[in-house]
Parts: sequence; structure tokens; C-alpha cells
Amino acid sequence: MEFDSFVLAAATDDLSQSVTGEYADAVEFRIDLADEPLEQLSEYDGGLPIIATNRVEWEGGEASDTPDRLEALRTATEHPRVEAIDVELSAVAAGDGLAVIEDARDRDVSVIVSTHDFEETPSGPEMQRLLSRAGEYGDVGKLAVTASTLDDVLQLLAVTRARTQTGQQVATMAMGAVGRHSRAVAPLYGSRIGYAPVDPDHATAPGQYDLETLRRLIEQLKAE
Ligand SMILES: O=C1C[C@@](O)(C(=O)O)C[C@@H](O)[C@@H]1O
Repeated sequence: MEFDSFVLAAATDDLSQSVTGEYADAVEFRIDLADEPLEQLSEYDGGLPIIATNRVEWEGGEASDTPDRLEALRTATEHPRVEAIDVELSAVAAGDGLAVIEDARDRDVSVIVSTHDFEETPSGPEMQRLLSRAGEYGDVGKLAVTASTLDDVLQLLAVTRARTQTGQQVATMAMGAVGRHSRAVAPLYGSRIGYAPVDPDHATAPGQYDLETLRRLIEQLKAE
């Protein structure tokens, strides 16, 4: 999957829910939230490419931190419709994420390396550092933070712009109510991926807009 332009991913734990390309460019399949995820993948006949995510508990997901978690992600890369995977920067730093990334590369599957902060927005320099480290391993470095003030959102946007200007592909968003508008605005500053739930009653992170709303907001704000 290419991230040279913005990709709106419809997040779901149920691949039988139909998602058309009307609002979404891809499906984010949350393996950690899904029942029988590998069976679901083999039965998938939707039209959109899949980003596979198996989010570990300490980054806001439900997958236990066992070798099975990354093994399931590795197996997902064998599925022809899986065109990208999401691996946490912390798993890469711990060493065990690297093998999954290598397998993905061998199969021409793109790699998103992510960090989530559910407590706060780190300082500007720290956000720069996290994204730049993520970019050493991933095609896209992703950072989801929690904003408590509008200044937090401004910092995140400034970092998004700065990293984009270096030529790095990044995806950024501020989770929660204060930062919600960043989901619509960050793409203007260079963010390459947005997330919205397929089922609005099952948001995969705080502050997400529903899919149609996010697509419309982004389209309306586009500078063209
Ligand atoms: O990492 C992300 C971003 C996200 O946490 C968000 O804030 O929209 C939603 C997750 O499904 C996805 O894996």
C-alpha cells in the first residue's frame, strides 16, 4: 500500500461488515479485538486493501504481550489482501518486532510503526524523536497522543508538518475530545493516515469521528 497521499482507514474487528470505497481507502483490521481473526482474513472478499493491526494491551489494544501476538501479525502478512501492517515502536525497540517487519518487507507489505500515548502529549522534541525513530523502520511513522489543551494539538500539528517537510511519511492524531479536530486537520499538515470506525458504536480510539463525517471534513478542508 502506498502512503504518498492520504489514506482513510475504516477500523473494524469484523471483516464481514461491508465497507465500500465511498468513504474509505482501506480497512484497518483490529486482530486484537476480533473473533477468529485468521479465519476472517481467509474469508475476506471485500474490495479494499487491509491494514492489519494486533494492538498490544499497553498501547491501548487487547492483545496480550506474548509471542503469539506478533506471530498472528506475521501470519496475516501471508494474506494477499493485507497490504500493510502496524507494529508498535516499542515492540521494535524490544527487538521482537523486527522479524515481523522483515517478513512484511519480503512480501511487499508496507509497514506502519506506531506509538500511542493515552495520558498526554509529549513535548515537541520528544514527538519528533518518536516519529523519526519510527521512520527508521516503517514506511510510515505514526503517533497518536492525548491532548489536554489546544496548545498540545498545535505542537502535534507543528511536528507533523516538520517531519513531513523532511520527506518522512507520518500519520498523527490527537485522541480524546480536545484533540478531536486534529483528525480532520492533521492531513492538511501532512498526516497520511486517518482512522474512523466502521461501526460508530465501536470506536477503536477516543474521539474518532464516524467514517462519513471524517471523509467529508477532510474533503471540505482540502486546500484545492
Ligand atoms: O493507531 C491507530 C490510531 C487510533 O488509535 C486512532 O486514534 O484513531 C485508532 C486505531 O485503530 C489505530 O490502530
